[in-house]
Amino acid sequence: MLRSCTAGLRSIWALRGRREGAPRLSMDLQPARRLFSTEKVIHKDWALPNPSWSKDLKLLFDQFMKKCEDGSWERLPSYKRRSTQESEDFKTYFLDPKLVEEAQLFTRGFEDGLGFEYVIFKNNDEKRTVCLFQGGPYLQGVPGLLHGGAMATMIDIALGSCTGGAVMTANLNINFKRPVPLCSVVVINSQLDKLEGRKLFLSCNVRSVDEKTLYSEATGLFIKLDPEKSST
Ligand SMILES: CC/C=C\C/C=C\C/C=C\CCCCCCCC(=O)SCCNC(=O)CCNC(=O)[C@H](O)C(C)(C)COP(=O)(O)OP(=O)(O)OC[C@H]1O[C@@H](n2cnc3c(N)ncnc32)[C@H](O)[C@@H]1OP(=O)(O)O
Repeated sequence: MLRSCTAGLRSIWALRGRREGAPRLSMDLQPARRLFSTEKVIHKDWALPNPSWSKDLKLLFDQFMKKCEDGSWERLPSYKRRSTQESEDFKTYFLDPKLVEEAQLFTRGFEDGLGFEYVIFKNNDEKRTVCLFQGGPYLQGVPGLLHGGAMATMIDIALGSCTGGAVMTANLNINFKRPVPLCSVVVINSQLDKLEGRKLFLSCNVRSVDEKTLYSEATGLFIKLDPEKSST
């Protein structure tokens, strides 16, 4: 598995014409401004196949796209940045508003294949989502395995995708049952269990593509933001 992952990486880097895979990190936001200033990049939908997607991920993606044809399922698009309206909905006030303009969803901050590759499908009638997730080599924890924090992040996003609207995670409870091999594909099935005023109770499980391995189970409590309160 890891060998194919490394081979995939080599081809990604070769395509880019460089072997230094690590994106340059800097506190100076000017380079980021230049990198992401074009409309095309800002509005690119990242929840679509790219060359780093494994056969498993592409196959599952195609199966779910078929399910979308009768309207029972929809693919949720995914952008690096929240729209101005969404930021307003979240009523977050930052010291530097310019930083908000440049900030991006951290799961979309890696180059193709290196970090979080995922797509979420939603069934509105059944109040559930399915997230197909391939964790890349920069998400390593124990050698060869996906970092638990990366899994927790994806669980948070998968559960959040069942809520809709402006919510925040109040509680996340995860049981890690089996380690996830790096670069493998997992399926996160999430559902809304109960709605109680502003409180949304959700749960999910994380399984292998063949459903034989149960990697994790989790529950989450999300709170609908009160428009009268500031979240900071
Ligand atoms: C989120 C996803 C959204 C959309 C998904 C759509 C597409 C998916 C694709 C991409 C989306 C990207 C998603 C990114 C996901 C990121 C999510 C986060 O990381 S959020 C950051 C981590 N969370 C926080 O920082 C939250 C910090 N806490 C707070 O800000 C506040 O505590 C709160 C949660 C906003 C609640 O504060 P409020 O003042 O509004 O409510 P309260 O009156 O305190 O509580 C209301 C109600 O809820 C109960 N409660 C609150 N917290 C807990 C808790 N930890 N455990 C149990 N119960 C709790 C509280 O007791 C009240 O209950 P009641 O009295 O019965 O009404």
